[in-house]
Amino acid sequence: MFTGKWNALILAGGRSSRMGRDKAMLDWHGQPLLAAQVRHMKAFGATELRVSGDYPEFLGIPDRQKGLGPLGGLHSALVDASDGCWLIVPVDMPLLRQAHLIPLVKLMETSAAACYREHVLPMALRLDRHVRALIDALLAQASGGRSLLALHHRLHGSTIECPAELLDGLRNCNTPEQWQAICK
Ligand SMILES: Nc1nc2c(ncn2[C@@H]2O[C@H](COP(=O)(O)OP(=O)(O)OP(=O)(O)O)[C@@H](O)[C@H]2O)c(=O)[nH]1
Repeated sequence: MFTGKWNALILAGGRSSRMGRDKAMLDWHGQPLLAAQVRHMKAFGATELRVSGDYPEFLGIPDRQKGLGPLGGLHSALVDASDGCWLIVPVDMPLLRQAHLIPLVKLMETSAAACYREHVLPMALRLDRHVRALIDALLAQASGGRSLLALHHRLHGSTIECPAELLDGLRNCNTPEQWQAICK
């Protein structure tokens, strides 16, 4: 049963190789980007909040096994989490707003997963025994299958169009150039 409550997991354990420095620690209006995302998710109404990645100051949960990508991070961080709706949010989308997240949460009434057509993250996931077993099975596969997109497909997740006026907020920053553009 979906209660309308939602929890958030901020994924921040990537290599940031295209950025050349840790994306989570980029300065966003005087604070690390990860701190800003934590603040945003609390303000937007997350019931429980977790951080995936080796960030003790943010109670981050390190990956149990490195190199498994976002799906590996999700697995490590949610292994003992409660069932229910989890929004999986990347650290590198500082312009995300509540208006992007709530439509994904609402889809948990009817879907086990949901994301926007433009990006696999943010993704909403209705965590339960079945979804946990599927995540385990995907992680046991060769690298091609270990992705959030594979999880979304296997759950027959809903894919929705982002309204034009909100598209800008789905910009992420993988490179210094993208970061400069977002900071303007
Ligand atoms: N916990 C965890 N998070 C990850 C991992 N790989 C990527 N992420 C996170 O997932 C989101 C999307 O990752 P990408 O931007 O594609 O990857 P990245 O490693 O951060 O950047 P690149 O090295 O440039 O590909 C970001 O918020 C990353 O921090 C991982 O292995 N573990």
